[in-house]
Amino acid sequence: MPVGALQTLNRVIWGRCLLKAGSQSCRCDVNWHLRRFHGSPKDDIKSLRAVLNPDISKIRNIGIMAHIDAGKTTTTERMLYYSGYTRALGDVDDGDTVTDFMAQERERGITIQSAAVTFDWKNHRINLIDTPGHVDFTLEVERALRVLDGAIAVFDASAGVEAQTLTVWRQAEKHHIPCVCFLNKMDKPTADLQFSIESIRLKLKANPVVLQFPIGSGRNFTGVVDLLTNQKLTWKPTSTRDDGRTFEVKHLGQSDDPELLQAAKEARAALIEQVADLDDKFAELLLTNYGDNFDGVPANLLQEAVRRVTLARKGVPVLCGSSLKNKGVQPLLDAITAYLPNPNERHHDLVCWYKEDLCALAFKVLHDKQRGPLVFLRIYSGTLKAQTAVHNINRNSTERMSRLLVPFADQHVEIPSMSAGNIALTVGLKQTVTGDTIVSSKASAAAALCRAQNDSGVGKKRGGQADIILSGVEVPDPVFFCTIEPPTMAKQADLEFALNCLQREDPSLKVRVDPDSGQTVLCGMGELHIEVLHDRIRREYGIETQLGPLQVAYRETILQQVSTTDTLDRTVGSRRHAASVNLTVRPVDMASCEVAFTEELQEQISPEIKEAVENGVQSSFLQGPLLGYPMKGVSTLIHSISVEPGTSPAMVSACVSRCMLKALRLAGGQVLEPVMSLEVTLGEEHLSSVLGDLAQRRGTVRDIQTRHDNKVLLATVPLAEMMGYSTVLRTVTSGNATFSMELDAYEAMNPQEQSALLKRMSGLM
Ligand SMILES: Nc1nc2c(ncn2[C@@H]2O[C@H](COP(=O)(O)OP(=O)(O)OP(=O)(O)O)[C@@H](O)[C@H]2O)c(=O)[nH]1
Repeated sequence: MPVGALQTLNRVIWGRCLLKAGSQSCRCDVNWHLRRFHGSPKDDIKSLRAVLNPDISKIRNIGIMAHIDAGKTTTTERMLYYSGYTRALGDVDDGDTVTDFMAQERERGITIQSAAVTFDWKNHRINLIDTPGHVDFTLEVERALRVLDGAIAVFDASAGVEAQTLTVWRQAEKHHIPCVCFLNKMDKPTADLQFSIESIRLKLKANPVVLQFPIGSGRNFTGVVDLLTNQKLTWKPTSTRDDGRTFEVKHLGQSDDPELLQAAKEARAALIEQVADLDDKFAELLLTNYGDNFDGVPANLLQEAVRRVTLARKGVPVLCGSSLKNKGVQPLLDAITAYLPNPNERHHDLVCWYKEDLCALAFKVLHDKQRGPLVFLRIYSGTLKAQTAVHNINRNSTERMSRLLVPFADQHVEIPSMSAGNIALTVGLKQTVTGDTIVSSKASAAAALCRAQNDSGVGKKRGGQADIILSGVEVPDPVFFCTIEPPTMAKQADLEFALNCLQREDPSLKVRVDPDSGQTVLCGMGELHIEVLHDRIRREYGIETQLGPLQVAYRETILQQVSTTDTLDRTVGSRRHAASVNLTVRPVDMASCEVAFTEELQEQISPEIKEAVENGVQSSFLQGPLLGYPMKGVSTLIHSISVEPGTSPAMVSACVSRCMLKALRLAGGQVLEPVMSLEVTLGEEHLSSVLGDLAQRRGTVRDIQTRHDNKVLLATVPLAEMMGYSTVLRTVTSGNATFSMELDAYEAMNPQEQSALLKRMSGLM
């Protein structure tokens, strides 16, 4: 280890601490940082090793995901502790975890932003992202999954698969991400391995490959049996500390409980059979060398086969433990390195066109007061170097990156370069936003495009830049909105700046100005999302804003097909603009709106007029005629358009918009309201009162399931009826219920509700 490098690193780390210490508000944070990360020079050497570029086969870019409160943050904290990066165990309940570093996260005990942590485990580099479990922050999960190679799904072993697990699981499937399941909370008296495995099978439609089973249950849960190695791993409290760092590993033998031995034998045989069914290579090996003697199957062969099964996504390894009680986390870390893929084992389309050149995806932006925007990049090929210019293909702009950092939750360590497979944090990219593709230069993008188009088929299929831009992150539509006002007009500019920064960080936040009132409107994913944003504006930007009442983001559609014509004839200055259009609108069963031209018109129309017509149609979809909400499920067919010479495209768009408005009004408006799917877990004694409350909220009960001593109520409820539900549920059940909800669909409001809403919105009620 070169001494010079160590000194540089020390300077970087200490430089940052001094920088932070200069600011009064950060002082306690610095102390916390120093206490937890930098105890001795030995630790610094460890940090230095972590910041060097590791071999790509040793990198694991992993997400940790689950339903709210399953224990992701607690599990991450244990991983950081056992890997040697923290010197004390963080606790969500005490508000001192590494990954939940935002003030709101520590206060509320929940994860809001996904945090990236980098640490080493047994010669592997693990880049781990702890993602939020609350549905309001689902975009955070989506953008993390977009750049990860593997995931750990954490379950509360007493609850099995819960609502939000299903959502994140679907997200992981969409990105073809291999997963490992961790059944956490095995220390709870109601923890149930079989029940959880069945729920993985039934609800997630996954194929659980059980690698461990627990020893003891509830408070007597002491460890696990590792079915691959036939070993017993037990965590015994020592007289000095009970941090789970040391545990006993013993081969199962005749001195063990006969019941345990029998259970392990049967479970191992079942595992071997299952893996043989899923992996031909292993099946062949088994038949040739081991016949029925499953005892003789070596652990390494079985492990290799489980790895192939996991990477092919034919099965998901299942492990168990209790993060809070410090049991089972080290084997989980081993499983990450053993079963989840390295970056080379994942196929990323388009990356091949860059060969050895840099290709990276911006997947998250953080706003740092001192350093400006910090952009997280996943590097797919090539090397990223500090102090160089990079080209952003999406924005067609070249900008200079000043510094390159390794993200360690809110601590960042500076390094000179970073290679493919890694996740880096960059300083200085001012124009880059989430979803942009970053390459080394414009010439490199052109060369990649050339390769893509020369390759048979691909260039022809899509053509243009789409061939070389990595697919970005899908941003869901916001469901809630409210007005926001600064305390005085003098603060308006500060508020706009704060909102701009927050929007760059969080693409699920939309900000617009109400055309009638001129007020600024925040659109978000839920009550908690808006509440957290409000709080951040106060704490991070020092602006005490006033929020208007929270309103539901409705949509509008039409009821019938209508054809109509409109003509615009206007002289502006000395120029005459005249256009005439004939079109049909009709309701369609789809989430978006579309515009098409008759075949005949398609052949005649110039690209410029076509674009002007499309703009006119699209702008009328933005504000429906009933209440001004965006339109859904409308198809427009343009039959004819005639344009006098000299007419500007803007006038053509205006003519089409006016014709559209006429058609949409004639077609009969229908308000669509967001309906949420709701899952409430509660004691049976509270069931009737919760059901009564749901009936008043226009809820529809879909199912009532039994989970141990609890009931799980599945229902759909209009979002408009769910304001403040958490408080009501807490009161009705004396705090003994949990719920989660997510958008199910937009549904037509019934005529009475719709007319009441129209009256309310027009101030008549
Ligand atoms: N009994 C028990 N409780 C646990 C265990 N792991 C975590 N908890 C508790 O469960 C609660 C939630 O833990 P977190 O680690 O914050 O869960 P999370 O999944 O990160 O939650 P969000 O970030 O809010 O989605 C806390 O009160 C933890 O102390 C465990 O193994 N056993």
